[in-house]
Amino acid sequence: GNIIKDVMTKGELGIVEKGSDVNDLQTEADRSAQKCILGSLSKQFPDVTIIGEEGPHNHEEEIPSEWLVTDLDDSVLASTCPSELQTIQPQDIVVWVDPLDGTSEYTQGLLDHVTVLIGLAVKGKAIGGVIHQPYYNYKIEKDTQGRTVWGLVGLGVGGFTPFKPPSNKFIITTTRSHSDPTVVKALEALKPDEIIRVGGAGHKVLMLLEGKAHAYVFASKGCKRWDTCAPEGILRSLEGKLTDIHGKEYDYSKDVAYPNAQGVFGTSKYVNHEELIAKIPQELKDRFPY
Ligand SMILES: Nc1ncnc2c1ncn2[C@@H]1O[C@H](COP(=O)(O)O)[C@@H](OP(=O)(O)O)[C@H]1O
Ligand SMILES: [Mg+2]
Ligand SMILES: [Mg+2]
Ligand SMILES: [Mg+2]
Repeated sequence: GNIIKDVMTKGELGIVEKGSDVNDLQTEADRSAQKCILGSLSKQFPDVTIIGEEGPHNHEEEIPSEWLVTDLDDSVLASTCPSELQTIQPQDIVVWVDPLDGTSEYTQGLLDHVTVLIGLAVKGKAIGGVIHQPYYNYKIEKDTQGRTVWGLVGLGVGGFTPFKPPSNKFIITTTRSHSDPTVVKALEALKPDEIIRVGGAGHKVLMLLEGKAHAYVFASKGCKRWDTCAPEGILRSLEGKLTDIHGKEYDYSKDVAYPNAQGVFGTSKYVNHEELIAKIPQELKDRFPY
């Protein structure tokens, strides 16, 4: 989070367009935060597979020593590890890292849309994660330290207070910078009272967790496993769900193809996930074959 803030303060974002899509950007903050996270995690957990959005980690490369995190969070370690996780091996674990989620919004100064995502998958299932929001509340609290939200299935969540969404209206959150006609069609089919268009998969799942929206709907193949692993893990820690638009969970094993090619559909536990998915016309679902 501090690395991301330092890059913004210095003002030299070093924007690079990835691939052919002009809407797929990478900045110096994405690159540096990824080096910090992958460098720190691979040092502490050498036998765990770690996959980051900005490419493989270069073990030879010098990383500034102040970027290497070596301490662990005592308050989390004081909790008892759920019994079903006590026997897992490093080989069962894949950590999916999105060093900066909401890059478009970051470059446009919509800073509270930005999150850092570290997702924990065990035997292919997203079961936990961390969403760090470096600019949480920054418009009110000038020197915000941000916040760190976490969750683990069987243990619970921390870093925020969960809320129930309103019962008198139906609110959907979706992309603000990666929309297309299919994305819009899926939203129309669900007849929401309100649509909140914000950046970042992490930010949108925070809206579900805090009761600001009922569903996160993105009928597009644009998101990738690092966008959804941490958010799904935390949602599941509170009995919510994140699936594709057919209602099927994604596999987070190390050899899967990265794109979430069947879209994203997230709900908190207060919403009937299957009932909502059933409202999307089959013709639209057929645009996302397996
Ligand atoms: N068509 C597309 N091409 C590339 N990335 C896409 C995309 N659609 C969504 N994404 C990625 O999915 C994440 C959430 O998107 P959105 O904010 O539009 O809801 C963003 O992650 P990053 O900012 O980490 O790249 C975004 O770049
Ligand atoms: Mg990106
Ligand atoms: Mg992302
Ligand atoms: Mg990213």
